[in-house]
Amino acid sequence: MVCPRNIGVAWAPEGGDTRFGALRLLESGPRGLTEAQAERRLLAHGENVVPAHRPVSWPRRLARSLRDPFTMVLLALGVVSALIASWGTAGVIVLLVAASCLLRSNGEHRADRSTAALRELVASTVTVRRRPDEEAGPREREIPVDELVPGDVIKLGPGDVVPADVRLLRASGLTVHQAALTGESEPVPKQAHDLPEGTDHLLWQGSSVASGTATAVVTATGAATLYAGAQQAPARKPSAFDRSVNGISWILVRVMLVIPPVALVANALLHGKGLEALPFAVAVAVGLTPEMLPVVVTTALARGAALLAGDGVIVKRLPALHDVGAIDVLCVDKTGTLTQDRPVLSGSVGPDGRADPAALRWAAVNSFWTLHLTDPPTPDPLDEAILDAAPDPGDVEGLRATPFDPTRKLSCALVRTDEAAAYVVVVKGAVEAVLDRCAMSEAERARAAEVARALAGAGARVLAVATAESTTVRTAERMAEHAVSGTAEEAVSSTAERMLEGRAGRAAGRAGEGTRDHRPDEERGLRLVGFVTLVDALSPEAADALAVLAGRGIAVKVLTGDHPATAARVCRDLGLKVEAVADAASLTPRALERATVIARCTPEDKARVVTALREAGHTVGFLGDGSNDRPAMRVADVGICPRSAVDVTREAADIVLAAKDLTAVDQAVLAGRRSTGNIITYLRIALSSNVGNVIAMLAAGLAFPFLPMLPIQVLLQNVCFDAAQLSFAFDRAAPATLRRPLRLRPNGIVRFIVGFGVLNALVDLATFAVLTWGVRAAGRPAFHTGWFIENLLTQAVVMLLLRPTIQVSRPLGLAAGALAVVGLLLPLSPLAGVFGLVALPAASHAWLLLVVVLYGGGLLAINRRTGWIAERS
Ligand SMILES: Nc1ncnc2c1ncn2[C@@H]1O[C@H](COP(=O)(O)OP(=O)(O)OP(=O)(O)O)[C@@H](O)[C@H]1O
Ligand SMILES: [Mg+2]
Repeated sequence: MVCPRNIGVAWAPEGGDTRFGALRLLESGPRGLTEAQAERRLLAHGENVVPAHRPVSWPRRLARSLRDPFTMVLLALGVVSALIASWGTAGVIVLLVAASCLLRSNGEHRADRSTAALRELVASTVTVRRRPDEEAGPREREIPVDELVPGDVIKLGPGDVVPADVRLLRASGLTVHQAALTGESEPVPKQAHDLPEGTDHLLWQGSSVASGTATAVVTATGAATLYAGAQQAPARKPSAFDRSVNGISWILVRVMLVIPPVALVANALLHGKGLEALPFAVAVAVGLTPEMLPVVVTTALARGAALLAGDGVIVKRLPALHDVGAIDVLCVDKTGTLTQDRPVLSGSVGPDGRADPAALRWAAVNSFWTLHLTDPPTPDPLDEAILDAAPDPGDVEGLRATPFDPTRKLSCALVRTDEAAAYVVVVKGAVEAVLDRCAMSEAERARAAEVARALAGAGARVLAVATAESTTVRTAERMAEHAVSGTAEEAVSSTAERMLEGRAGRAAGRAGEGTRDHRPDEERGLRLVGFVTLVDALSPEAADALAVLAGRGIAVKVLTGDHPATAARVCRDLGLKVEAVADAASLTPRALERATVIARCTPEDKARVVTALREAGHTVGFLGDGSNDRPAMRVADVGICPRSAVDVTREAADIVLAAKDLTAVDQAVLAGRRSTGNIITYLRIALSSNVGNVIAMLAAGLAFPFLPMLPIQVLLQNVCFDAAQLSFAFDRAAPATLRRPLRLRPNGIVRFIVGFGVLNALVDLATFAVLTWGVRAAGRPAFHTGWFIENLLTQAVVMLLLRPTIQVSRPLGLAAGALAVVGLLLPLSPLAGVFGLVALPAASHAWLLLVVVLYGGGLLAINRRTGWIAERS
């Protein structure tokens, strides 16, 4: 089979319908490929996967972890050590770098692999038309996107991501987002016309359907698509979490860079020492580095994500777990989140509010023909509910239809009836959208709106139904166009033009052209037939889940396209305190702060609300599942959707739930707060003790004519701390941590580090006093050993006590215990000599223990008095 790259662009028509031409060239047909053909083509063309989406290889991942700022500084320090032939120091540094890089890339690899496996679960599928064999008729079925081959005939609907390059065969009301590919920010209309202009008839892999439906034939797949790889994983700006971690890292890197020169100069000035102090200065700088920071962060987040995966909640981007723990406002849609999304018809009334079957009859005509003529991959639940309840609409034949579009909020069908006026435009949609297009006086409009409000106030969804009739198909087509794209004013303003046309038509009729007489009064917009109401039962878990979220310090706001009265009633029934109901159109920042329900939202309104809330300083989560939720999903701090959401929404989301269920959101919030809590505890403890040690070492280095610790000892203690601190990734979170939104704030952490770092340094200096007084006789090695032991013991103490809870998880308890044991036993072991350690007299141990106990007691007292250790960061 010939399959020129992007056949649709390359190929010029040579007579006949170009759509069939395209099908013929692709050796396919309107009924699709046979399964056997598809299988052969899959072998020939390969899977439909864009190369840029392939996983990262091991060596590349390792190389990437070397690019981390800490690693770079460590390596630089290693090079300096090697230059001065301080091989021990250089060796330890290389060991540290290797260990942290290996642990990190291994952690990231595992995290990626598990998220990739989970992502498979939510991978996109596409509806394809294929035949079991040559004789059999076509069947439509869902297949994974990567099994698509050139020549496949596929169906697309609102919210679908275009899975390959395609040529349209049929389209209704189709508009497409292709911003990522061509930069056009507005959705672009597309048509399936024969002899199309430009690229009207082509869709490219990676674009997405904004509205309408289509059938299309695949022209290129995988790496052969026009924009293969161009729109890689959408370049998101670094999240708040990444920025916080980077902020803290860079502060430390700067401090690390100034320590060695400062230490050298001070030593030279005070003690007249030269380069021989360099190994010590380097060791001190290394002592400040939290080498394990990336490892602990990745592990803590990956562990949270793995636990959530057990409950069917998939975190697509690890930092999103922190973000979901930080949200203080959760915006949700109404349908399916608060209600069950199983609407059932409850009534049909005329414009005056009295029962009247006409509204239902015309609504059913609209539903039937929009479903049939636009053939969406999944039918709209409202349309299905209407058809379930409606009587047979009689002899009506559909000609054209425009499916529902969440921006215009209506659907439109053009039908032919047996009645006098042969052609009828049938419109149904949101009350305000339809009333806007009806020909009525302001008083009538207000009365009708009032009727609708009363119906909505009972909690029902209300759809308005309107028609316009014509005797000529051309006029009817124009009316349908106006009904869909224009407003009442437009319809009226073009009346004059069409009256002229009518006259022309009459003239033509007289000339025997066959056009029937034209009545201008048909064209003044639509005539309101009435309203249909549908009830959608409340979701049974929603009420409890809302209460739980409120208890966690999360304000829930409902952003819906529906009528304000319906939404307000649903919220009240669920026990959500409705502070104010705002209309998306009339939003001021104050109204936004107070509103619980924001109704009549278009997709762009939802995004605007989320952006405004973020600008007001909130961390905003957004839960939704429709294509109308995508814009908001993309601007929220965390986008959340159920697995059943449409492609574009699932693609934009950070967290995918097994079902649309607020309880699962709560689980994600808790997991996020746990992981963040552990990361904060790690940062606070690791950094404050590092800072404390560095201050103490620099001070001692200046106060004493000899080094307070040998460089090798500084490095050894650093390795011990690093190993022990890995346990923070597995710590238990304090109950207080789970009560409020929790986020990583660099300022809070830096304040904590400085405060407790200084305290730690003071304790070290007290130890010096004890040591100079108590162990001086035993000489420098004893002094070094004393301080080494004290450092390991105080590190064990702070690991246990500098946390927001006194309860200790097993890994942490073991790690702290191990540190203490190493501190006490290493100087007694055969290895002692290697590190320049010696056995201390029993009395010195007693003194050291006294200092440690006093320190621990002090920490407990501070915590009780000020609660400073609580994770309020
Ligand atoms: N198939 C349909 N045909 C005609 N009108 C519809 C159809 N579906 C929805 N509408 C109308 O358009 C309005 C907006 O719909 P949209 O899908 O944007 O929001 P929603 O589903 O009501 O709310 P949410 O965002 O909470 O899910 C609906 O309230 C309804 O009045
Ligand atoms: Mg919806």
